[in-house]
Amino acid sequence: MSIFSSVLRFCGRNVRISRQISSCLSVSSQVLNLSKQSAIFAHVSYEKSMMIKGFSKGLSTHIERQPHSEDFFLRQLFDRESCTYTYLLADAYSKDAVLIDPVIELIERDLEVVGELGLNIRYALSTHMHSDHTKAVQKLKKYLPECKTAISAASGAIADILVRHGDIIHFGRHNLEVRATPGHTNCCVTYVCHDQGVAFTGDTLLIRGCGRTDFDQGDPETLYNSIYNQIFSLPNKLRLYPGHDYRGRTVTTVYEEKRYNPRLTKSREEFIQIMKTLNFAHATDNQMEHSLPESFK
Ligand SMILES: N[C@@H](CCC(=O)N[C@@H](CSS)C(=O)NCC(=O)O)C(=O)O
Repeated sequence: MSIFSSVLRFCGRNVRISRQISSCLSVSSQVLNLSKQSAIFAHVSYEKSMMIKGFSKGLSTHIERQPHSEDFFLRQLFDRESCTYTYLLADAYSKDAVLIDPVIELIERDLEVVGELGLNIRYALSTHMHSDHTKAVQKLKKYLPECKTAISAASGAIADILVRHGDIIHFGRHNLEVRATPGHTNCCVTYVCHDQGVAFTGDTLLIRGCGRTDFDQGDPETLYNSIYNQIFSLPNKLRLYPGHDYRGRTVTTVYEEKRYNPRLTKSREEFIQIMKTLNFAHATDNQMEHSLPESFK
């Protein structure tokens, strides 16, 4: 083996270990007294191999956090009982806001934040028809009758707006694209705010996990296709905000989930098998209650 190929092998391994630390090549070249050219060559080779595998250009983009624009407001709110996330998004100038997946017991908390910041909730959006969220939306409507409720048309629910794949929801200068992502339920949607590089995946994709498919209209193959076609097709550095997290994590990226999600780094067949053999606790009454279409008005 030539010295040159040993150098490349070493640098390649070093990059894999440090992965996002782009300066590691210059550090390793100092330590090993490598020529800068060799280090750059190894870096480029690594980049090419990552691009071939479908990951984005540039090591730094894998950990880069594209900042929100200053007129975009995003607040992640947590329910420690059910480990549910609710999201409050707003146009910071016009104060037009949307609330995604509120929790019934915490509506007053959410409204406090909304009132303090002077926001106007235009829409209460549900990512799917699970009663942990839908009863909250009904309660919210009592406080804010002007607010429009929205859920996927596939839910069969009654709401002010029944959204479909490709619909756009506007709030001030911002908007959310609706992407149908069934699999956890048949009416799950993901809301994508392209200009701010964020998406709200509900229970479709969780951090290093995904929604269970063992009750209601859950279906592992449908879930796999939804995640690959509608979420993993988004830019790698786009941030993903899940509907729940049971380990205190808050946000992830498309790249991280493609690379590290233990269920989704498998083939479709393996994924289906994993989902069929997961041994979840039985669905609680609260989780099951949603089976019948509900009124969101
Ligand atoms: N992980 C919890 C189970 C709680 C649960 O069933 N969560 C749902 C979302 S609310 S319907 C889910 O899809 N979980 C997927 C998962 O991988 O956790 C527990 O262990 O008790």
